[in-house]
Amino acid sequence: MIPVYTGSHVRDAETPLIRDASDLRLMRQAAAALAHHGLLMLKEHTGRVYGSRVVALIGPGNNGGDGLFALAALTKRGVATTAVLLASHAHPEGMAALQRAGGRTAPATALEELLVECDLLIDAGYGTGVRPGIELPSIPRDIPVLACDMPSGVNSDTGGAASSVIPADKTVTFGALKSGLVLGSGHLVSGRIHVVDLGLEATLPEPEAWVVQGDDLELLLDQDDSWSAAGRHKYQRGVLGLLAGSARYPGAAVLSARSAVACGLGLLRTIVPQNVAAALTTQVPEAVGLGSAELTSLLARNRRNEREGATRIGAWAIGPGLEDSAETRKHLDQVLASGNPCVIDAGALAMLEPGTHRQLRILTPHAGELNALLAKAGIRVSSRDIAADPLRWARWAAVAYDCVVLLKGSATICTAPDGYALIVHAATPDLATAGSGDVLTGILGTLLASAHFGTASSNEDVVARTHKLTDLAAAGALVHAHAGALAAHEGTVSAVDLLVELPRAARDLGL
Ligand SMILES: NC(=O)C1=CN([C@@H]2O[C@H](COP(=O)(O)OP(=O)(O)OC[C@H]3O[C@@H](n4cnc5c(N)ncnc54)[C@H](O)[C@@H]3O)[C@@H](O)[C@H]2O)[C@@H](O)CC1
Repeated sequence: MIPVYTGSHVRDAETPLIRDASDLRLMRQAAAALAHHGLLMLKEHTGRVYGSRVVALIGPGNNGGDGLFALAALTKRGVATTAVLLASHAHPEGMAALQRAGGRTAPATALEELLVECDLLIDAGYGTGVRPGIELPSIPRDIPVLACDMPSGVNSDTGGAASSVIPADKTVTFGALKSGLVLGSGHLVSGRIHVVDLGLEATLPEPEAWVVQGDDLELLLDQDDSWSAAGRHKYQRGVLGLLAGSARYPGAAVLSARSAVACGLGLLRTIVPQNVAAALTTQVPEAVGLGSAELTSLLARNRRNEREGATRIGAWAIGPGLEDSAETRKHLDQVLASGNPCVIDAGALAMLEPGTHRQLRILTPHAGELNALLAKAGIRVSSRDIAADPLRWARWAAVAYDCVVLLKGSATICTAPDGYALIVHAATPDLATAGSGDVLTGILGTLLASAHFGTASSNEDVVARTHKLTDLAAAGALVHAHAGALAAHEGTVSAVDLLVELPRAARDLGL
């Protein structure tokens, strides 16, 4: 897992390391790395360095300073460089270095003409010091773009981006991985990210979050919780209850059920409407139906902690395709009152109330559903607010609903009420297809059903349990993302493609 810090924290950490204004060591270090990546990109795109043309957007602050020092270094390597000044002033030492090296400067009005013959654009306009309201020039898509520290216009704390942001092919960022590069729009416009170590670790505070990598699954899941533990009795591999589907959305229940079965679940018990039951019988013969009366007696036995094979449900997945009705409400209330961990999705989210409870819950909203959850808790935000700072609002929901929130998006955010947060990136944007969330619910339900959370007898236990739940949510998102990446090799991704790839995804990740 890679630690992520807010851009503000990194800037605060850098500042004490600069003893006086003339100490430019950090900036020179940053600029050298930027120039190095500039050379690599020139080689990659034009096959040469000498005689190639680099244009840099230079802002008025230290970000522009980095760009100027980098241009000076490139000029010394025989690159024809031009610094396009976005403001009336620029970093003085950086300007002097560029002039000494023989690089040129030009006003912003000359940019369009300069871009006609340009092999690489370096975006050193604004970094961690950007304020809202920035206006940036548009750059033709065929020119490779290297961003200095942050793509200009991206908030380095939140990932919120100005509408005129210039998407980068690569971002060379200094000191630490910044949260603005891995969240929200920032993640979409940063391209490949390279972190340059400036020796700041000792001065940085606690990470804001962690980015989960493909090989982190082992870290995220406890060994004895593994869903696929060979030779385990089916009830030990987990019994999941699925409350899903409606006359209008029968397919959602089928997708979640198929997903859970594909993940190697021990046994699936389903409470679904009549028409969905018929579809499940043919499409998921492994599922065992559960009637209203049986649910009541089963939950009563669960409460008395009686271990009676199939009657022992380990966890619940509720919500895919669920519609509000008196019967649904009754079942939902029963399940929410049970002690079993739950993953709560789609239709069930709309029926949930804020507040504290003893049950371990993962809520899996997309941005629109998060908005509605927050509104119900009296927190009024717009979709634009959520897009501008997804981690913040996911955390608010985690607190208001006393649960782990898995916020779906270009970056999946999993966060606990105490702020512990994990970020999972999908290799393909194609995961945002209809039914993809139902598949995720099946995966999460399966992981929950085979997990052991123990009892919480102290505050530390409560925190440890919610962190474990957050890890598990991220593990589910990782498997889902990997199945999406595998399916994307074959073309566009449908929910059924994800189901087909799930066993391979699980195997690849070492489950
Ligand atoms: N602090 C340090 O020691 C180091 C900083 N480094 C670089 O310095 C950057 C941060 O430098 P700064 O704090 O100077 O900030 P920036 O250079 O990112 O931006 C600040 C400048 O942009 C202007 N500006 C911001 N928003 C604007 C807006 N909306 N409209 C018009 N002008 C606007 C400000 O007035 C200021 O002049 C980092 O991103 C990184 O590139 C690196 O050189 C490493 C060392």
